[in-house]
Amino acid sequence: MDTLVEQGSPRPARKQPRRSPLARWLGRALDTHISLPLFALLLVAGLWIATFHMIDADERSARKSAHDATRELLDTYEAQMARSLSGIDQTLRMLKYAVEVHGPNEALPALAAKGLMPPGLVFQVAITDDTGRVVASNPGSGTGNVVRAAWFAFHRDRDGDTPFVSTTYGGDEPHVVFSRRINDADGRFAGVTTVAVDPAYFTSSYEQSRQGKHGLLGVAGMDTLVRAARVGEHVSWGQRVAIDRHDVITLATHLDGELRYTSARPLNGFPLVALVGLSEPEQMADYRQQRRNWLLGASVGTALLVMVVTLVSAWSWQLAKARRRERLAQETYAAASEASLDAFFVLRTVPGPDGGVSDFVIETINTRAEQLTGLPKARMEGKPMSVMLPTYLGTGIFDDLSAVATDGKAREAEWLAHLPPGPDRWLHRQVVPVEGGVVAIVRDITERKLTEQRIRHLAHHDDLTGLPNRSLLRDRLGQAIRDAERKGGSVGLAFIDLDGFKLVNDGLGHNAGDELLKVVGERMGRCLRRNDTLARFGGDEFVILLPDLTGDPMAITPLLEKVRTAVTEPVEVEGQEVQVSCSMGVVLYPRDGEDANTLMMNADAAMYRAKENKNSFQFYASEMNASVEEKLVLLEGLRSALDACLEPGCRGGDCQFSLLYQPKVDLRTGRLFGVEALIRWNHPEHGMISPLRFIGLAEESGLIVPIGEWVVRTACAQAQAWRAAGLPPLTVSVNVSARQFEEKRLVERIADALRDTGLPPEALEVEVTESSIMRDLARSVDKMRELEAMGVSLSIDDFGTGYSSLSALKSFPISRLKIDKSFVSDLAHSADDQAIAMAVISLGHKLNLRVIAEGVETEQQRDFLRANDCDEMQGYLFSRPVPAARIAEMLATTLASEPA
Ligand SMILES: Nc1nc2c(ncn2[C@@H]2O[C@H](COP(=O)(O)O[C@H]3[C@@H](O)[C@H](n4cnc5c(=O)[nH]c(N)nc54)O[C@@H]3COP(=O)(O)O)[C@@H](O)[C@H]2O)c(=O)[nH]1
Repeated sequence: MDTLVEQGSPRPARKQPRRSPLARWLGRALDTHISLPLFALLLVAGLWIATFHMIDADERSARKSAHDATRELLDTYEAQMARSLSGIDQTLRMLKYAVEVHGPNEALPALAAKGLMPPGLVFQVAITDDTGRVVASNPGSGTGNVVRAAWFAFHRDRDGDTPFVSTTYGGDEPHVVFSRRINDADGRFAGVTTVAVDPAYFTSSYEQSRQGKHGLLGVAGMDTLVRAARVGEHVSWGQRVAIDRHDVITLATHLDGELRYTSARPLNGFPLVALVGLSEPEQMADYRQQRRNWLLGASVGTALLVMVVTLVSAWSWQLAKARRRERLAQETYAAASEASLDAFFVLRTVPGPDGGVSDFVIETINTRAEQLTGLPKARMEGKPMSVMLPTYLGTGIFDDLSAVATDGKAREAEWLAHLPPGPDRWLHRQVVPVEGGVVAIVRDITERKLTEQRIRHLAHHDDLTGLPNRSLLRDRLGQAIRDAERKGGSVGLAFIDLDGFKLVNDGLGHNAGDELLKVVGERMGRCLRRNDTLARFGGDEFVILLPDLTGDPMAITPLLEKVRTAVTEPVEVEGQEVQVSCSMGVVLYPRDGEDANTLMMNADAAMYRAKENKNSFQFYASEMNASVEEKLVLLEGLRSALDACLEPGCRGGDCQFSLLYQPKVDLRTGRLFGVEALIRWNHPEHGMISPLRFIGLAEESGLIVPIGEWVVRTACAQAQAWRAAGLPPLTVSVNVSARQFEEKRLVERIADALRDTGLPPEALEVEVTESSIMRDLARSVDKMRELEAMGVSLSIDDFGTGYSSLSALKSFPISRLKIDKSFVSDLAHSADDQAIAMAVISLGHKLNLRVIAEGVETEQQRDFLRANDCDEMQGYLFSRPVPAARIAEMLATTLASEPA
């Protein structure tokens, strides 16, 4: 992938055909977790249908068996009863015959003699005469009268051969009486023969093995009263049973509420019915057990099936879910990878003979990968990487892919890829392990890299010049020191401050200043070696770092000289040619310091020393730091001097500040018309200190504002004192420095001073330099207008040294231009200075301003100025700055010489 050589036009991504909803539904229905429960449901339904069918069949069979058994029991019981009743009837007939043959009293003995007497234990036989008296019985205890017995009345009142069966009666010895009528020879009623039978006799054939514990065997009369009935071991009688139909098997709950298959059949010869019953629960018990078995079997089968199906379905569902997730993931991956700005390479591992990875087969790629490689997807899929992207084998990429495939740990890296014929691109790859291979996600990070580079560059370079900034210089200085320490070499460091830059910046505006800085930066850069560093430190400060100095470190002097010269070359900015120079402070490692901070501090100190001479360079010397300290001491002294002067009760003697006044004279008349107030500082230890030494410091520290106010007040007071002394009126001018001029309350302070001293505003003039005005032109003009409105006049000091916009000059509310003494000093010899002086005079006059020349020391200078129509002059030629008393003398002299 390092060199993706083959070209091909990028193709749009192929879309996977989407299945219709019906096809998806059908497909889903075929899933095991859906089809299996459906199938199982059918199976369960079949199982239960079969089970109920079997149960139904069993029930029918069981009921039929019960019916058959009931019928069979009835047949058997009827036969038994027929035999029993036949025996009873035979006994009755035999007794009747014996009575008719032997008479009632001899009948029984005659039968006994013949051995025909029935066993007394079973049958109790008795013979009753026509009055109801029992005449004979066996066993013989039977006596008494039965005239009230139902059977006696039945036979007495009814002629015929119909036998009678009584209800069952008798407490401890219950019995049923069978009877027949006895007629005498004439056919009249002669009595009754009876056979009393224990009711248990009729149910003795009850077999528990056949009829169960709740079967029924019984005999009832046609009158519906039970003569004998046995259920299990219990024999009873006397109940009523309603038997509607005979020989029909019904389910009934006779006698005891037990549900039985019941059937009844009339018995021949007697008004009796044989009654049999088989307990329904007992008859159906096997069936019911079987039914339970069936149900249990079906339930167990169902439960097992449900369990199996649930497990299989759950498993299948999970499987389907996993497959669906996988499919969704694949679809998502496909969609995401197609929409992605990253290139995706899905690679299958080709194992090598040694168990390692010998190659990768490209399973699939996305559109972005097509674009990146320039190879169509169709051509790449299924092909080995060694064939499609052969150059990747020679790079670390293959090892990276192999490592991920082997140890399963994702890796990422960035690399610069050659993608001919396009430009090289920065790519980022993330390789993640997947089943059977790896996926490489490749992102084009060229833009990000460039942005990072840009940000890094911005963080370490100056916006304007593109040069390294303070932070990068510090890094490089540190590195240079470490290298020099290791190699025993030395390092040079030069702090550079442009001289005169402020004038350009303030005068021509910031754009011009910026342009100047760029040009100067380029020029300085051209003087350096490749591994030297030129940094911009801010403002008009630059630093040159010269690492790897070998031999005599002072050999850098020619290079510094070259830089200095390059800076002083004129530069054209904003259509004007300007010229600046530079002051350089130079230090050497290790001589002037062993760490970056010390070196930079000392270079700064050296630069300040160089600044005193301007346009020069200065190697650091240890005493320079002393001058910094000296500066601090001076500042402290300045502060206390000011405090003393501002003390309310301060008289001249306590105040270290004083004012000298330099006269200004009219060039034509020679008349003294004004003075310039100039401050002096009489230091208690250092004596008289020039304003050149402390005004700059006061500016830097801000002390110039209160000092300036003191000057204005003192000058105004002095001018008013001269007036009060009756001396000719003159104007007093005060210098207002840049910081003072910018101060918001300047106008207010001046107004206060005028009011407090009583000096008319017209007697005060404020001198401002061009550069002070140009710092903020609009505000300056406003401020000047306010002063003008008050009546205070304004003059531009040092005119010609700055870069005031000539077009702006005409809008300044000023009354005077002051030609700087630098142009005056060489007036006699320099044609340039002459030209400048003449130009300033001409310009001033065109703007209706008066022009004054300062620093006039010689008569030639005065003559030239006078010849060229300059209005006024100031300088040593006429007078040095002098104390106020001297001015008073001058004024007094003037007054005296003037005609009265
Ligand atoms: N903001 C304030 N600045 C002030 C004040 N007092 C002085 N200054 C400024 O300090 C600079 C030095 O001033 P000084 O040493 O007083 O020098 C002045 C003159 O003495 C000098 N001068 C005058 N005539 C001649 C001359 O013929 N030859 C010559 N070599 N020098 C001469 O020039 C200085 C006045 O210059 P300028 O102000 O441009 O008119 C100086 O810049 C002062 O402005 C103060 O109170 N406030």
